[in-house]
This record gives sequence, structure tokens and C-alpha cells, in this order.
Amino acid sequence: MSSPAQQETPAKGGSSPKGTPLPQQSPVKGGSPAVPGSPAHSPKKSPPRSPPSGKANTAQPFVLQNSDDEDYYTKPDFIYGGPFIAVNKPSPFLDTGTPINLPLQGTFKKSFAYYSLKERIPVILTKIIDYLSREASNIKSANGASDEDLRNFMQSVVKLKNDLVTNKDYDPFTVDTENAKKWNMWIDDQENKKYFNNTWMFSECYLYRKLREGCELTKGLQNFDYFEAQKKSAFDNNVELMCIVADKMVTMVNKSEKDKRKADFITLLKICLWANKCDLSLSLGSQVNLIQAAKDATEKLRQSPPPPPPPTKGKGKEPAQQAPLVISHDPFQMILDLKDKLLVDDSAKIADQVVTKSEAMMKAINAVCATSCGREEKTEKEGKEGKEGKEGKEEAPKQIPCPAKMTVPQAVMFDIVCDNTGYELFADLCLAHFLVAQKIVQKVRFHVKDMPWFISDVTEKDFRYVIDACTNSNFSSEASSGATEGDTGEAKIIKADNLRTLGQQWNQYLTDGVFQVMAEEFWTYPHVYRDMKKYDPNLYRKLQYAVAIMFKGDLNYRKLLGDRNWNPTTGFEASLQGFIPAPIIAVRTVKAELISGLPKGKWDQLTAADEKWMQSGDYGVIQFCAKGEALKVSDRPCMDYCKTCFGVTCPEHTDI
Ligand SMILES: O=P(O)(O)OC[C@@]1(O)O[C@H](CO)[C@@H](O)[C@@H]1O
Repeated sequence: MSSPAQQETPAKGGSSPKGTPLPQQSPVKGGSPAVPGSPAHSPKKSPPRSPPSGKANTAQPFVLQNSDDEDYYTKPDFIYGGPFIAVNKPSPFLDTGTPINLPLQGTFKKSFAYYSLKERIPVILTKIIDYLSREASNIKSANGASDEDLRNFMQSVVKLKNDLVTNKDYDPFTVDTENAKKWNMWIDDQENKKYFNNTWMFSECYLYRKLREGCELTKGLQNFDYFEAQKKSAFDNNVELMCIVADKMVTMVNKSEKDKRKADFITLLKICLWANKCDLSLSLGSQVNLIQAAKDATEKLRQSPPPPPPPTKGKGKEPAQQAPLVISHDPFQMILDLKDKLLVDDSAKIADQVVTKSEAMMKAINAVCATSCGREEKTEKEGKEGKEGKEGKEEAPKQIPCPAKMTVPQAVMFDIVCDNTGYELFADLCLAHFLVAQKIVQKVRFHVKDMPWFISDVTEKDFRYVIDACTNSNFSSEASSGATEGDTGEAKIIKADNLRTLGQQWNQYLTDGVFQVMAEEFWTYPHVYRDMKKYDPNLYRKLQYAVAIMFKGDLNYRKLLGDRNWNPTTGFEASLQGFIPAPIIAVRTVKAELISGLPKGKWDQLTAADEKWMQSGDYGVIQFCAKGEALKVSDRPCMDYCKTCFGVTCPEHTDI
């Protein structure tokens, strides 16, 4: 076993475990970091960290099972034949939050990363084990799996949980796939191979990838999605919200004048934002029901109402309004209610600049088309002449230029890097539909996961499920209290008529290629986005063709920011560390301890009021980096270059 003393303590080194030089280290947010060996560092055990406020703590106790656990570092050494001498080995565990500018990591005991690895993920794994034993016969019959398949998968989850809670080294992958080989290479490259000692991102992604391997190693569970049942319930729980949004969509997709179009664009961005509260990973797989959450919050507010606002002084001033005592679950009302929780709001900028850029792109495409269409006409003419002369001459195939050489896209495209399925995906689809219907873009590409990921992330199958479930919904119910009510005061009936119409339209868009679903491997790699160019240059190139890329949710945000605890006032653009294939939009409720682009003093103010505000998902940001790398002829051709295209046309990458 490698000596823990040899492991670099990140707070000391001033560089990330991957060796990336970091800016000068400043003090830890909420307290100065205790460095092992320093007087401030106490080897004493600190009281266990409580879970984020409002979340049920169903976690099991952290069982210390062998010398790989964190207490190992403070146990006395036994010297054979000599006296017992207590030697305090320098521990990589620090009793602090994540120091500024360091990666999020399980070694910082006051961080959400530590709490997640220690409490949250073991609970998620335990729930899978429970589900497998409870639903064994259904799972077997649905998948054509054997007892042995199920037993093997279950054992792999038990082992994974044990390895995690005892902070073992990562196990290499044994399944014989190219993807597993890559993972093994990346594991070899890690300086720290233990769950808590490496970056949170690597460990957490490894856990979800390893879960998948448990199924890949069986015969009958190859396509089994252990989170599917939870994802389906999540959809059902929020159909009422979808019906409310669908009803408003009717006016949003009609041709409208400029100002209304901009206002609707902004509204839909905000609907997309607050839909990101519906994430099953933060809730440890428990259903997130926004209607119930609104009812609970209303009840809480009624029990302890906020003090009335002080009277406003001065002539002609409006009297201050008492805050409403009802928290609505109507998604449109929610936007107003949560106004103060939206910490950075670039939505107006986004609405303006996406439209402007789309118009410019459309012009460029038309200009290219004018030239190539001219050529096509000629070809047609030549073809006719040819036909007259040579009978049966075949028509030339559509020429798709080499993506590495193309500097103008084939269509005006908006990309959405999806996060959660269910209501959140529904909201993303609404925004996409709006952009297409208003002719702002011609096509929307949805990037989804190629395996079950962070419980509720969208896979291709989930994508189809949501659209079909909308198309076939026959929801009809009295509006829950707090939702839109009729003018007459009568209870309003919420129906799925417009939801079904949306579902049908989305199916059509899929058939026509206006909506495209892409499940690239990269999204389930452990790499942060600044490294995309290195690990997947093809995907980077594809993204470059977008008019803008919207990254949804917290995990995408963590990857955008390199999973590093930036000084919160660092500019959003700087925190992207050069990853700007196209203009970047980040739409995220805050569920991890990192953020950039905050106004001065805001972080301190929020932390003084609630030190766990970054773990709750109650706050949000809509951020924009308008730049985007210029699309030049690539100095690094497509990785499939010349395989089938011979440098002329591209039959491979039709998704560009
Ligand atoms: O990406 P999402 O769905 O918004 O959030 C994913 C999430 O719940 O998972 C991570 C921990 O497992 C957290 O960073 C984050 O809160």
C-alpha cells in the first residue's frame, strides 16, 4: 500500500493533482485551511458533518473497516520489538472546506464533495441493492436475465460501495471494450487512485461508470437501466407542471413581434433553469415533486411568516409590499417568486445575441449555398445533358464537406447539453421548439448520456420516453392549490390537450431531423470540458458549428469550471479556462460548492445567512460567454479523416 505520507496535500502544493499550475492560493472560504503538521491542524476527529438542510439523512454510518480509511492516518504505529510509539502520520484529510482555487475533492472534510462520497453516494448504491432484491423477478423477466446475472450485478454494487466507504484504490475495468481500456489508461494516469484522495469529479464519474460495468459483465442485463423506474415516476409526478407550460406554449410558438419574442425567450430560459431543481441525484433518488415542495414551503411560511417590511419614507413612494404567503408551483409564477434567488441573470443578453448571431449565420449559410446551389444547378444541367447522351447515369450523392475544412455550418443550430430527464427535459424541449418555431434556428441538437448517469440524467431511451409520454398523456385534474385559477374563482381543470400536441410536434421534428439526439461517449468521461479538445477533438469540432451551446445543470457546470473552487468573483469567461467552442450558456441551480461571476460581497452575504446555500439547489444562475472560438480550417483534421471521405466529402459526420 502506498504511504499516505507520500501523497501530496493539495492545500500545500498549490497545484492540482493533475499538475495544472494554479493561481496564488488564497484563504479557504469560511475559514483558513489547516495544513497537516501545522499548529492549526488538529488530528482529532471532528464531529460528523450534517446533511444539507431540508434533506432527509437516510445515510448509513461510515463504517471504518481497514487501514485504508481516514482514521488510519492518525493511528499509532506498532514497532515490532519496541515500545508503542504514537506517530501521527500526515493525513491528506483536512478539517476545512475546499480552499479557493483547488479542485473539489473528498479530502476536504467540510466540503460537499466529502459529504457526498461519505454519505450520499453510499446511500444511492444501497438503494440500488435494495431495488435489485425487491424487484428481482420483474427485472429478470423484463430483461431476460438469469438469477446469476442479477446476483453478479448485485455483488458488484456491494463491492463498489465497500471499496468507496473504505477509500480503496480504484479497481481497473475488466470488461473487454474500447471504452473500458480508455478508463484503465486514465486510472493509470492518476496520481491519487483512492476515492477520497482524487478529484471528486473523477471518483464520482468512475463510480457511475463502474456501476454500468456491473451490467456489461452479465449476459442478460446489458441494456438494464437501474434508474429507469425512478425516472419514469419523476415524469409522472410533474405532468401537471408540463400541462401548465404546454398551455402557454400555444401563444409562444405563434409568429410574434420582436419584444414579445424576446420576453418569451427569456421566460423559457428561466423555466429551463428552475426545472433543474428536479434532479434525483441530490435527493438521493427520492422523488422531487415541485408541487409538493411548493405546498410544503407555503405551509412553512404560514407557520412562521416573515416580519412586515418597514414603512417606506418619502413623498410619493409606494408602500412596501408584504411578501406573499403562498409559494406557487406554477412555473411562470415561480420565475417571479424566485427572482432574488437568480444570482446571475444573463438571459436578456442571451436572447439578443443568439438572435443576432443566428441572423449572421443564416446569411453566411445562404451565401455558401448560393455558390454551391449554382454548382448543383450546373450539375443538374450536366446531368440532363448526360442523361440525354448516356442513358442511366447515376445522380451524384449530396456533397457534405469535410467537417475539418468547413467554416460555415450546414444549418443554424442550437445545442443543448442535457441534464435531467422528466420535467427538466420537457422544459428544454419547449425552449428548442420555441427557437425553431420562431425561426431563430433551423435545428436543435440534444446531447444526452450513453449510459445511466447521476440517477436522472437523460439517455436516448429516456428522451424518446418523455416525448412519447407527452404524446400519450391523458392527464386531467383540478389544479393543485397555488396554481393558475380561473377568474371566477372556480377550481381550474388542467388538461393535457396541448401537451399531446407538443409531443406530436416533437416526434415530427425528430423524424425531420430538426431535433437531433446525440449520445457521444465524452459526456460520460471523467474529464472536465477544458480537456475536450484533447480527448474528443471531433466532438469539439461539432460543437463549434452551434450558434450557442446551452449547458444544463450542476454537473455540466462543474465540468465547465473544471470542478474547481474559483474565487466567486472570477469572471465566468475566465473560469471556462479556454473552453469556448461556441458561445456558452450555463443554466444551473447551485448544488455544488463552486461558482464564478458573482458580484462582490454576494457570496459572503449568502454564506453568512446559510453556510450550506450552495448544496440546496435553491439558487440559480443563467450565465453567458458570448465569444466562441473562430471557426477556421482545422490544423487537426477530423479523426476519421480519409477513412471514407478521401478528403473530399464526409459520409460519416452527418450531425454537423
Ligand atoms: O447536474 P445536476 O443534475 O444539476 O446535479 C447533479 C448533482 O446533484 O450531482 C452532484 C453530486 O452527485 C452535485 O454536484 C449535483 O448537485
